[in-house]
Amino acid sequence: MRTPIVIVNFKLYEISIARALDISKSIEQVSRKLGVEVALAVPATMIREISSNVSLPIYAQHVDDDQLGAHTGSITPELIKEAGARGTLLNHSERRIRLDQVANVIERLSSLGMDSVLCVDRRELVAPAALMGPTAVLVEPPELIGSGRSVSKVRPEIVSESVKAVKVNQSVRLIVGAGISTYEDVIKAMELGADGVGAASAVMKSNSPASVVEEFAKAIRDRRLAP
Ligand SMILES: O=C[C@H](O)COP(=O)(O)O
Repeated sequence: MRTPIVIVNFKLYEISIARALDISKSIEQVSRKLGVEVALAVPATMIREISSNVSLPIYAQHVDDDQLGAHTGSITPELIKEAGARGTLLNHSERRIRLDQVANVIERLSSLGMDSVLCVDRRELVAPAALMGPTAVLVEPPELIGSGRSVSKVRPEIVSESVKAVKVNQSVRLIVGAGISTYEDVIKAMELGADGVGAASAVMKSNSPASVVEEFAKAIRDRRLAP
């Protein structure tokens, strides 16, 4: 995973693959123009179409810890890799999985050479999560998710303490999310030491998702250029 990064979680805000692909292509242009890494976490059924047509890293939003065989409806690390995903979100507040499954899935993703973005809902879980060896820990207080009130502005201590806590495993990045909506929200997250931001509603509910991502990417670019 290249950082600093913006991870846009499409969640279930868009069900048309054609529209999701258009959004992805416009975000790809923004990423190229500003030279800022942007990854897209898309519904599993969209991974192949989007990853085949867009050069951004494409992530799943969830995977199951089931093995090959009699498991109905499972989405596994191998399936998403085959579809073209670079990695996946794991244990999102809206899609929790058991701790033992988290550990197994991180291991499986790692052996497949894929990224794992392990979500936690509070700063106290950042260090234990980092010790499980994911590519990144994404901390998101659930009460701010979808609220338009950004974690970096409303609860800056969550970001700064998480940045410290993740250092328990030097190879793990720290990403923050929940309510990230503006250029200033991203600037603040980066000033506090985050390696990136995760965002969903501000982008996907906008009439111009790429313009919102452009503001986020400009914040990362400007912060990078700052002395
Ligand atoms: O994965 C993304 C997060 O849940 C943030 O969602 P939000 O930007 O709508 O608050």
